Amino acid sequence: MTTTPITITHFKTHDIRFPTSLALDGSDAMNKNPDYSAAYVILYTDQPGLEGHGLTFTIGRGNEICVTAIEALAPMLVGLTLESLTTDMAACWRLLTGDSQLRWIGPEKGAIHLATAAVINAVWDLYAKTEGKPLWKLLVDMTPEQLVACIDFRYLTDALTPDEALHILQERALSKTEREQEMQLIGYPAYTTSAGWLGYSDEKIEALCREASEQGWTHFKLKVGSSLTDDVRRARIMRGIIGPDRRLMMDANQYWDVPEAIAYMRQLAPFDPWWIEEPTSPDDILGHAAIARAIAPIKVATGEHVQNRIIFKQLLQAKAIDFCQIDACRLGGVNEVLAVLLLAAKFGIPVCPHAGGVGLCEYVQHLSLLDYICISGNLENRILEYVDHLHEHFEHPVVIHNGHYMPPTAPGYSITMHPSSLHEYAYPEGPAWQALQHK
Ligand SMILES: C[C@H](O)[C@@H](O)CC(=O)C(=O)O
Ligand SMILES: [Mg+2]
Repeated sequence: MTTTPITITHFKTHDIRFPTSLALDGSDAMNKNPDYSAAYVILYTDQPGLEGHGLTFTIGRGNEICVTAIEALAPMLVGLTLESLTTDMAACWRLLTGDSQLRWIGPEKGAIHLATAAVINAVWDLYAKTEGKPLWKLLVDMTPEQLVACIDFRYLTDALTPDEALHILQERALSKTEREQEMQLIGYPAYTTSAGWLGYSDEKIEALCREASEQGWTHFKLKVGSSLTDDVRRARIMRGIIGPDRRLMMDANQYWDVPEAIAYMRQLAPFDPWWIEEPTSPDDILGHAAIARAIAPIKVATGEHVQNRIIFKQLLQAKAIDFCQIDACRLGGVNEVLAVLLLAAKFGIPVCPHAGGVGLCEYVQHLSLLDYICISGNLENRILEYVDHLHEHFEHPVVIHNGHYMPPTAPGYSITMHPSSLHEYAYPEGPAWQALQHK
């Protein structure tokens, strides 16, 4: 720790939206024309130039609601020293999630929880910048005791106690240096979603699959759900180009009822999908379990809309998922993600984070590195999503080599956007949006 106290003096929010719907980037069966957006917060300090940045991801309309929710939470941090927050990170998380009036509009779910993630992640960004380390390294260098102390175990102890979490971390700590060196050398394996968005033409899918295969990608995701005829045709194209040995995953983005999901996946089974993602409502734990039983050996993945650690706990307890897809800002930031990584390790379920959105790749690379080095100790059936959009807006964008995320080196959580991007894409007043309105 540095010795100079750092005080959070004020904060600023930004409503940032990118017109991705114009090219249907990011489109799926349920979210047909997303404008990738960020409710963005900057925590300013009394040290010139030292700021904590955080965002939560939305797909356009409603982003302003998350901005308002951030404005309800962030004042709780103003006037506090960073040290008062980082010496008890679980208490910091409770401070933001436990306000006796605000929690009524959650609790720990919906817009207020998305806002919690932006604010908590900004605190972690500030902490890592202060320590001069990328966030993953800050976390990896913590002792098992320090990591456990970041977690709010309320509602978890029937499935995971602090002692069990500590035991997992202590066991992995014995060999973490080797895994850290391995990551520095080869990076964390990734898959691409960018070739299979629902709104892309067959020709575009074909061209993108060819290009990505040549670039060394081994795992591809295809959006499915709204038309079986279209999906069969598109799956045939994708499988035809990537061949039998690369993996193909499918994502229905919650489009189906339970029986529909089962029937649909039986029709898509000939294309050998590795997993079906979000086959139904993210809140339907028993529905996921029924689907998983009915369509095995096709696996079930979910998580980008799993609102908190309690739903993940139940999905794991009910054997409802084969892959746990944490989201860096659907869960309430680093602290709650840490809880879910440990839960998944206890239940032996691989974590393959969600990253389809602006800034999510930048965020989750840190979390997968933490998971591998300190928690799971395993790369089997673990793969991190990559989408090829909007990285140019970040000061320290992700670096991909041969289909692997290379560990970030810049201090912080990699989520700081260029001031010019914050200006250009401010909604609705930014030049990019003004130009679209006057077209
Ligand atoms: C609306 C988003 O692009 C969504 O389709 C992303 C997603 O489901 C994924 O990346 O997985
Ligand atoms: Mg998805």
